[in-house]
Amino acid sequence: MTTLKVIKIGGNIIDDANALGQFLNGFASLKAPKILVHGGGKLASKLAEQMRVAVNMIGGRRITDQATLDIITMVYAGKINKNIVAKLQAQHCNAMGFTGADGNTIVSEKRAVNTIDYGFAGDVKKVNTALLEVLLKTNTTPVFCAITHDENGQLLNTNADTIASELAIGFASKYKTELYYCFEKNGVLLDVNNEDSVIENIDVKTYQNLIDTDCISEGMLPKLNNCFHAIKHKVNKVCIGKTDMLFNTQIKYTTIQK
Ligand SMILES: Nc1ncnc2c1ncn2[C@@H]1O[C@H](COP(=O)(O)OP(=O)(O)O)[C@@H](O)[C@H]1O
Ligand SMILES: CC(=O)N[C@@H](CCC(=O)OP(=O)(O)O)C(=O)O
Repeated sequence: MTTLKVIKIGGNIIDDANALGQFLNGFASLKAPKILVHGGGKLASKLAEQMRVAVNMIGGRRITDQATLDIITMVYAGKINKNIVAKLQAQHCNAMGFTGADGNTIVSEKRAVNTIDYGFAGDVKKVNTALLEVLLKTNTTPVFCAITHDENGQLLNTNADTIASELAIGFASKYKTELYYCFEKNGVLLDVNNEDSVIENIDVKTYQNLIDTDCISEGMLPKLNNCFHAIKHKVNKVCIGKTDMLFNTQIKYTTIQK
């Protein structure tokens, strides 16, 4: 089976032009097939504040009203996605930008209102891989932003970590899929302020211990949930760390165990 790498980059890399440029050069040189997924939550929050649209996050998820949906569509599907695609083209990596609406690739449903109304936030229902497979076979690299659709004309904001895990799961029967979450730290840390405290292997039991001892918080909680969801659904390898983990086998990072 051919290996497919699904690589997710977060807001801290996107916000740093040098770091992003360096990463994209390395990414372009990775052997295809590969898919890039990007977030951009930080830039969306910055722009929302400039436009005097209130930013509301609960448990790492953005409350997405109509004004926020308009902003994230411009920021994620527009500015960030198209800049990344252009930079990859400059490195002779033939990239193509996607929301889940493009090619009907990722279908989601608006999150039901229980205690919290997340607004136009979508939970993934289905990943359609057929079109993407054609692209991958012709050496074209899909670049996904954090937007999906409901097949009724509604765009929905969907966490980029979830998009990455659902894509990796969607391809798991056709490729040996590897999922890499790249962020600004060396991996999941025992002490969030100590970069040398990388936990190199995490299984469900270790994860529960980390929660019980308050070692993980914020965005790391949903990120690890996405990791275990992927590893349970036949994704071959799931890793969390700095972008360097893709290019340098010597450095430490976190690997998720079944
Ligand atoms: N134990 C931990 N190890 C590493 N990061 C942690 C830990 N606990 C909480 N975090 C936080 O989780 C954040 C990563 O989640 P998130 O901001 O959603 O990532 P991304 O940049 O990929 O969107 C880190 O910036 C860090 O502050
Ligand atoms: C529903 C929801 O919370 N969506 C995220 C999508 C962007 C994202 O995930 O960006 P990072 O990976 O950079 O955090 C948001 O709007 O912040």
